[in-house]
Amino acid sequence: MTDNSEFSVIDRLFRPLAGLTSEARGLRDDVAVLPSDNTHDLVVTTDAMVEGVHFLSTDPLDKVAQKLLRVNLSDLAAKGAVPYGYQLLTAWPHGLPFEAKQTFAKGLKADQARFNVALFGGDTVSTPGPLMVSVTLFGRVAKGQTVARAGAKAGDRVLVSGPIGQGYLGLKVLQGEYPELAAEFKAELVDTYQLPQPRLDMADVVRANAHASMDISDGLVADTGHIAQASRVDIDIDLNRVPTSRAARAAMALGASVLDLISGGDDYQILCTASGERAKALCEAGFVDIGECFPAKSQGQVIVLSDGKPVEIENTGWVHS
Ligand SMILES: Nc1ncnc2c1ncn2[C@@H]1O[C@H](COP(=O)(O)OP(=O)(O)OP(=O)(O)O)[C@@H](O)[C@H]1O
Ligand SMILES: Cc1ncc(C[n+]2csc(CCOP(=O)(O)O)c2C)c(N)n1
Ligand SMILES: [Mg+2]
Ligand SMILES: [Mg+2]
Ligand SMILES: [Mg+2]
Repeated sequence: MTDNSEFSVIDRLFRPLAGLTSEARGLRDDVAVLPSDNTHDLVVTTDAMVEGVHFLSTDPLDKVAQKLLRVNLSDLAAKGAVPYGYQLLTAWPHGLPFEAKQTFAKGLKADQARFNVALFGGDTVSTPGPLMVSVTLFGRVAKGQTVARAGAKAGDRVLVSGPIGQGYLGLKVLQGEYPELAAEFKAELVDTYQLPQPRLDMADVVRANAHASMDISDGLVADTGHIAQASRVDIDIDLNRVPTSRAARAAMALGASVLDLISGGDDYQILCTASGERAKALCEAGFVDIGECFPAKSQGQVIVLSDGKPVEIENTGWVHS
């Protein structure tokens, strides 16, 4: 049967439509890069969220709006870009009260101020289905400086900007798992799921030092695979070096699997590669070294090692079908 999943459809049906335009980056990056003025490029990213798929129907709508902006800001942060403004699409379920929409707008207002972006336009429709919202976010980068997924080189270190598995565990807590977990840990994990922090604080250091970079949305292993494939390198990740929080370690003591953490997604940390002194500079800024790039034997393979031995990974990350 023809593979009907997200990446196959993008590759087979949409990639040919992008052609060889340098703007599209082969539809294998987090953003499109458009020439802007003499000094800067415009970078553009779109991410949508669907009730029941990206957030829970019980999540408050101001937080849903904030998460929507933040998952898009996360893509810009990984590219070393400065956010500029956004367009908004809302598909409201029939009969959704004005007050609910007002709560959604309140969330946008708070994060517009927090992240210094303005609303430039959008579209409003209604739907017989669940709530769907989408943002197209614009950012600016000094000309030619947008960090690609495709720049990793054999010999590069692989680095991550913070703890993995927080968002995944937050969703599990909201779904009633790990009831024995301490309240402060539950709150921390739920907060990361509902309100991820885009790593804009790392944008400059990434732009200055990384060969390749992206944000982790689908899962650490899957997204490492996206860098490996785009860059034509193989990557080893050392499971023992993957950073986790105290809250995540407490959840693991209650049965959560580290393999679920590294494939669960919803991390919105930055994953990047760099060599030598530049990898050191990234570590000094707070990145953690978790692996290494090798010349590609089998295009874009990721191997997860624990105590030097390969671990079998059945599910590497989230895929829409
Ligand atoms: N329907 C589509 N039409 C055209 N291009 C698409 C479509 N869906 C995805 N893409 C492109 O595919 C590439 C990868 O998109 P993807 O959504 O996987 O990246 P991401 O936003 O970094 O990840 P995530 O959606 O998990 O946050 C991007 O270049 C994106 O523009
Ligand atoms: C209710 C609920 N169930 C599951 C998940 C997990 N999830 C959904 S989409 C996705 C990848 C990123 O999205 P995309 O690739 O569409 O940008 C992840 C990790 C969630 N967030 N909420
Ligand atoms: Mg991304
Ligand atoms: Mg996307
Ligand atoms: Mg994204």
